[in-house]
Amino acid sequence: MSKRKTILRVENFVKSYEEGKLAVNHLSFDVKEGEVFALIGKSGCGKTTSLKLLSGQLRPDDGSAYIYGERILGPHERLLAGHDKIALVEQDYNLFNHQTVADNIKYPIRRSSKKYQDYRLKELLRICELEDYKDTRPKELSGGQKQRVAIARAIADEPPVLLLDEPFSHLDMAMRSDLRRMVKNIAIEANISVVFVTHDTHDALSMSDRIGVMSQGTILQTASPEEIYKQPLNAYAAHFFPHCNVLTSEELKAVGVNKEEGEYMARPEWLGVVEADHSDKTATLKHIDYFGNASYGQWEFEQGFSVWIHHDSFFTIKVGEKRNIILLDHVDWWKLQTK
Ligand SMILES: Nc1ncnc2c1ncn2[C@@H]1O[C@H](COP(=O)(O)OP(=O)(O)OP(=O)(O)O)[C@@H](O)[C@H]1O
Repeated sequence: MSKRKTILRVENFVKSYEEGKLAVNHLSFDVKEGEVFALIGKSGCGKTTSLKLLSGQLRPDDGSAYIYGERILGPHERLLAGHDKIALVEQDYNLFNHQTVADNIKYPIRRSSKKYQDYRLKELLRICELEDYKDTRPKELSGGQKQRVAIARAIADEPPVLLLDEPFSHLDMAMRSDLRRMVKNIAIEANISVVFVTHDTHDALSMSDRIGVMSQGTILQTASPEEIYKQPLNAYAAHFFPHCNVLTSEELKAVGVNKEEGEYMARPEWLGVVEADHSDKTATLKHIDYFGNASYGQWEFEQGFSVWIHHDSFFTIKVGEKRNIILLDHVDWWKLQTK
């Protein structure tokens, strides 16, 4: 990935809607050719505003973005809002309901030759798996199918960058998984760089080449999904993934794990349970989050704090039972930054 050319560069974007309150606060990142880049962060951290700045819909108070080294103009500098090299798919799709899927998709290329329009439509219907819905109107489509049409329309004119705002938030699990695969495929097959914002960590982990963790309008950490999962910068980044364990060095010491002073993280599958022998590490199962193929048990130590542990589908221990907790050999508690 690192050898690929940088397509999009954001330098110190700043934006406030109200005086003294920054929605985007010195945001910088770059995106490479064909890369899928996720911006994750809590509600209100500035994800949508960042996409609107990038797409040229909003004017930054400061900072600039560049595509192929060319500065992206704000709405005050151009006649039409938006940018022809960057396509944005917003949360509500914005499809033309009175037109067919084919007409919706062809809209951005309506001034091109008929031959190109026909060729491109065929290609987009294939990539976005919409061949059976070409003559259907959007109101007769499911949420996932509408999202496919919105994406097909957005990339009709072959923009090098596609921005997606919470692309799968309205969709059920099965549809999400199909669409993730489709978006990844678009990036690879059409060599389009995709920037998407989400608060769903599964979307971010499974689709992206890199993730930027946003907080209060800026990126705290940019890294591969694996690094963000295993080596998050701080407790905020660590807690994006559910059932995360963050303990202080004092808490760890109380159960026999000696670490220098600080805060440490372990994912639930880094810990395990063994038969209780009344040692320091004895804990009681307080709660189970059941997911069918796995479950997460909340184990409370006698010292008054608890950890989440991942269990496989053959797990049979019942709430209220006691066991010993172990740290699995191949991993260690990860030290988090506290400042
Ligand atoms: N049009 C607006 N006018 C005033 N404040 C706004 C406007 N749009 C967003 N904000 C504020 O700017 C901040 C960032 O909002 P933004 O929508 O970019 O966050 P977000 O991370 O996309 O949130 P969500 O995940 O809930 O969509 C928030 O404090 C929000 O209240």
